[in-house]
Amino acid sequence: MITVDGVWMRYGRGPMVLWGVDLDLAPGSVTVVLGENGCGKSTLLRIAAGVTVPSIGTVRGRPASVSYLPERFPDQLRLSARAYLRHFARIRRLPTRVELLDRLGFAGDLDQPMAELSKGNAQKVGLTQTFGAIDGFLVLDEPWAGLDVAARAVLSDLVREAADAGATVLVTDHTGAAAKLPGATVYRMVDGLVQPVEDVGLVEVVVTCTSEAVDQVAKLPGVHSVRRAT
Ligand SMILES: Nc1ncnc2c1ncn2[C@@H]1O[C@H](COP(=O)(O)OP(=O)(O)OP(=O)(O)O)[C@@H](O)[C@H]1O
Repeated sequence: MITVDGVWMRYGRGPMVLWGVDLDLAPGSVTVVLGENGCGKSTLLRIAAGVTVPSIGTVRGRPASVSYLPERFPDQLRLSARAYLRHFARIRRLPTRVELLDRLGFAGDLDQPMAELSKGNAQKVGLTQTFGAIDGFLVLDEPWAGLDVAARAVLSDLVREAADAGATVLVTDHTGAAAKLPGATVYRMVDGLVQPVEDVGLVEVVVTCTSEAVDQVAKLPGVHSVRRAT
């Protein structure tokens, strides 16, 4: 069991972002954290993954194998996708699961620099690297973002398969894809704390409004996240 224990976080002298978060993450489970932009989801995931040290509190039981997919995948690399995958496979002493690229519908040139790949294809390379190890802790920050519909469905399958294989999965999502993951435990981050969401039942509603009204829509009761179409 991975335990996030009383985690508080503030950056420098800025406001407190996390206010004593407690979270138990069991092997074989998928935990989804939803919440408005800037509420602290990425901060929580970075702390859970061990990339960021919390101001107060600790994370116990983190396994040796942690696979972290950041929200902004570093797609401006001069390295080719093939070299990138080989590099991480070598570090982690794991075979490159190139078949995942096919499953995700990667349509680029593996020998092209990552910087020249489309955002979607670069994301698929990042996911292939991340899912190279599924025996430990998978921390995925907005992994569905930037993917086409077919790849989103494949990613949901990959998440389920990893959990079924015993991985502990912690994921954020604003696309609504995570709501369709069977058996996932869903939390919503509010005021620096995570609250369980019993039945998310998310539906996507397209609203046409002025850009000034977007913030007001985001504050309406029952709205989990807002995404601008343009
Ligand atoms: N490295 C940093 N230095 C200073 N402030 C930061 C840093 N990273 C995040 N923050 C601030 O902490 C708050 C929470 O940010 P965080 O990225 O964790 O939220 P989020 O819920 O993941 O938002 P989004 O979905 O927009 O990425 C924000 O106010 C953000 O500006």
